[in-house]
Amino acid sequence: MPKPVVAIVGRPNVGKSTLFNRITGSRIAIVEDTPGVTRDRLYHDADWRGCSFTLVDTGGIAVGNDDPLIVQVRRQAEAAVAEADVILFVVDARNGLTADDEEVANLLRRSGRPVILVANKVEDFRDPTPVHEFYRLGLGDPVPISAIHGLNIGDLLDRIVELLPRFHEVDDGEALRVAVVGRPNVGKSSIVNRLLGEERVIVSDLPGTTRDAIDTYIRRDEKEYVLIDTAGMRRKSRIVNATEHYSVLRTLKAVERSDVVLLILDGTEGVTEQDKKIAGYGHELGKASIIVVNKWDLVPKDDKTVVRYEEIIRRELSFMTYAPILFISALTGQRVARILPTVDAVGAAAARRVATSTLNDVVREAIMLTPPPAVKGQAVKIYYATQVKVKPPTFVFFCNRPDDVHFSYQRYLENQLRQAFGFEGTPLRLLFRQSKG
Ligand SMILES: Nc1nc2c(ncn2[C@@H]2O[C@H](COP(=O)(O)OP(=O)(O)OP(=O)(O)O)[C@@H](O)[C@H]2O)c(=O)[nH]1
Ligand SMILES: Nc1nc2c(ncn2[C@@H]2O[C@H](COP(=O)(O)OP(=O)(O)OP(=O)(O)O)[C@@H](O)[C@H]2O)c(=O)[nH]1
Repeated sequence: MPKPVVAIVGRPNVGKSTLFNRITGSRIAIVEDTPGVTRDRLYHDADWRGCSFTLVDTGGIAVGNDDPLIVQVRRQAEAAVAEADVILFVVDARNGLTADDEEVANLLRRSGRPVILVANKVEDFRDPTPVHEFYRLGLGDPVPISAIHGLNIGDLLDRIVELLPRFHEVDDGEALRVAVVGRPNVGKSSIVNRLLGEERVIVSDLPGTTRDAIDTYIRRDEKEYVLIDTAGMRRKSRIVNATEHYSVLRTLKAVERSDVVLLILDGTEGVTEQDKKIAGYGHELGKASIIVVNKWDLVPKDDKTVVRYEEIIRRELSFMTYAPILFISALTGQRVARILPTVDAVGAAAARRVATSTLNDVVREAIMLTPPPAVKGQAVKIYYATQVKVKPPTFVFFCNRPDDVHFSYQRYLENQLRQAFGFEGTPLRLLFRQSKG
């Protein structure tokens, strides 16, 4: 379950990193007296009164070091708006209100995101004057704090937690959830049974699961998985017409709950319409997928069989060319041992975060090689990009005319990201947003 994201925004030197360290209790943000020292964005989990969230210090988002400061701060703010559920806008009560603060406030107000205005460096809470002028920003009551002395941080955390979306559920820890889906009779139960019987795999029951699928917890080499098995239910449903609908719903639910989807195909039957539909669920929901061609023992083979079969799959499931393909036999056990390592790899790719600076090096180079085509004589400019989410990796590109970035150019950018960073097995999302540059 993704945690809500709280982003810290503000001019250089207002105390963002100090606040980040104060809340997370960590020492990882670098605090220096020089403006702009926080190198890249920093992520850290924090808890308050039973609520967990991920705190992001956007201090380092500035990618072009030659940019004027205000452009850098505006970029941070844009990234925070794109990514965050709650924004902490930090101002410096000792320095007073600046024009830059006002510009960032405008941008944040227009975003419609919940913003908490934080007046930092307040060391005397009896004197209200230093925070008065910040009311002019139109962002409500400033919360006075001292990040460095830890004053009033509890009140600030209360305010944050009040604004958090209520989607933090109990996590089943580090285990990767693997949905085993496919048409009836393709061999789902046989594969699950094989996996459970694999050497080195330790199996245990998950208490209290589940109505729609059978969850099995397994551990292999210190790695944990929950197999979500949708097999066998067909036979339990007696209402004939409802059957198809019911199994669609069950498959969807299993896919929704998963990190990685094992799409099982029957090697003796090629890719059917129903296979495409089921594959589509995972893709639409942004899940990492592995295509598992089962019953390979029954397929008459020559030296081109695999290549030909791969071609068919790539053509029929053309929307998910990122998914690796495994040819296995649950009956003989052939290559079943490849499944969990592949799950690890695609699970890691889906959870991968790319540093903003590295990402922008790749994006700049891609744009230099092939710039976005102009539309109606008007140049389309992409200024910079930032990764705003994982599972699936989601990137926001800030540009002058987001609606004019053609689909084929989006594909080009996606391919460049894949070439540079891998991302095998996971879909990517590319979003285009307006920016003044
Ligand atoms: N007096 C006082 N100084 C503070 C407080 N919080 C931070 N500072 C000081 O302000 C300076 C800047 O703090 P940082 O946390 O590095 O500021 P930042 O906003 O992350 O700066 P950049 O990394 O440049 O974006 C440091 O010298 C801190 O010690 C505070 O509550 N009171
Ligand atoms: N030859 C061969 N037969 C297999 C293989 N895997 C499964 N089968 C057979 O295919 C049939 C269906 O296998 P299941 O594992 O029950 O398939 P399922 O996808 O779980 O089916 P549902 O419960 O209907 O969703 C059984 O008769 C299996 O013995 C395989 O790799 N090779």
